[in-house]
Amino acid sequence: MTRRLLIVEDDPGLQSQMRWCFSDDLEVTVASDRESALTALRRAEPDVVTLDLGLPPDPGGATEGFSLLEEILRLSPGTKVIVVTGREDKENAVKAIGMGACDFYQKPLDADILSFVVNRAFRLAELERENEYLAIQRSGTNVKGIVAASPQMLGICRTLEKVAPTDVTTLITGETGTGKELLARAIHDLSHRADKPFAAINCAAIPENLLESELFGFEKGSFTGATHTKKGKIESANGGTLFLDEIGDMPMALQAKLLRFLQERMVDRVGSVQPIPVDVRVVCATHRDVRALIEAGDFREDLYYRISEITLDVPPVRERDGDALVIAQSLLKSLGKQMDRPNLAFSEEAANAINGYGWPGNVREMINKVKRATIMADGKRVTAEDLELVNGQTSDQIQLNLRQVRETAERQAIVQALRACNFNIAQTSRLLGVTRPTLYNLTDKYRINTSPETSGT
Ligand SMILES: Nc1ncnc2c1ncn2[C@@H]1O[C@H](COP(=O)(O)OP(=O)(O)OP(=O)(O)O)[C@@H](O)[C@H]1O
Repeated sequence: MTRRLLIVEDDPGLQSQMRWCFSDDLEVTVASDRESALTALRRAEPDVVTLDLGLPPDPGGATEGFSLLEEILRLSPGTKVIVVTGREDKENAVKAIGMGACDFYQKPLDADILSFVVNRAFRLAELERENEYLAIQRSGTNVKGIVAASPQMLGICRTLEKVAPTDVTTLITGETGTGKELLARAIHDLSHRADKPFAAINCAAIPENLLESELFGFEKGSFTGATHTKKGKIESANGGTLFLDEIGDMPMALQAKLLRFLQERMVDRVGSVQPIPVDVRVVCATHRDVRALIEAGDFREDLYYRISEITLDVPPVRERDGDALVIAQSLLKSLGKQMDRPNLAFSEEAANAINGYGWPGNVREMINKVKRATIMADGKRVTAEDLELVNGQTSDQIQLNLRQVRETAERQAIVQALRACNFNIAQTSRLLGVTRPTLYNLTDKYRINTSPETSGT
């Protein structure tokens, strides 16, 4: 890989000496003031910058140099900056190191020593990059049952690992089949409540008139048919975790009762006047837009704040960079084993189809398709047809319009090019034949993460 150095120096004599010193081994760019230095930083993306603190309009002081140092580190925190100071200028050198410069060098210029300092900075930059790369390689999730490779899901798993040991009430949002229940169980399994019950109830699946007694329980004789006293889900989760799935569908009248429970941690069984204390951690999930429900008057705002002390927004599979194929492969392996068809593998065309398809039903849909393919595959190769995915579409699903087709393809091409270029923006834009600003506009538009770091979304 070419090592790129930016020399920021206003003295033409020193500029040429330094250029002479490095241009055999390095790709060198020279800038003589703040503005041209920032342009060069953006264009050349140097790994190392030597920065003379005394720049115009303050060549005798260091104010301009310090402002530039700050800006370089803000724009490109991984860049190693070596500040170049006057002979007696230790104070500014120390201040620059405190601000984040990686090293300093005092004039007058000695080619050997400066080369040594610059090489050391390059080595440091390379080690940091390697380290980041290795961290990504082994950053598969530790969360049981969750298969993920995308920065988006790995970020969610890391948040989950931090949230799980606490008792905060957590709201998990996301489209159907994205793994909300799986994440709720993982929160329970990673908490100190793991050996206590995990009780789940789907608020949308139970008729409104039964939901209250299901949740809160009832006393014998409290209504026709109540022939015995029964604990509700909340009580049965005592000591453990209560998972309220599809909380967005909870009727208004029950929302008030649930809010009271969350505030007081006491359960009022239907027909009882004796509240019962219950110790549960509550995790909720919904595929609905709760903010819109609040605006429409269908969800209590005060309840929303109670249940969303922490929110995990699970992205759909189509927005996770790299997850579709990784999950499909893991499913093929486990379903193949279960169905006595081990060693099945996707053909290249099937893998492309998996990556190109929009997966509106997310992982649940993927399970169905992979199960079907496991049954249908003729030899060891699973084809796109076995998956009922032809040209990245299911046969019965047509994309909305040409714009949608174009956008899906564009997004996919950008993600692939970024990976192929190791997330180097300059290389990626060259590969795609667009300018860097155009690439940035596109990555913003499609909300594509442009760094290999596994930042969450
Ligand atoms: N990242 C993943 N890795 C492996 N399996 C997954 C993953 N995400 C989801 N699944 C599986 O997909 C299926 C659907 O997941 P889950 O029921 O948790 O989704 P959900 O978001 O709660 O769906 P719904 O909103 O429809 O209730 C489950 O069988 C689950 O085990």
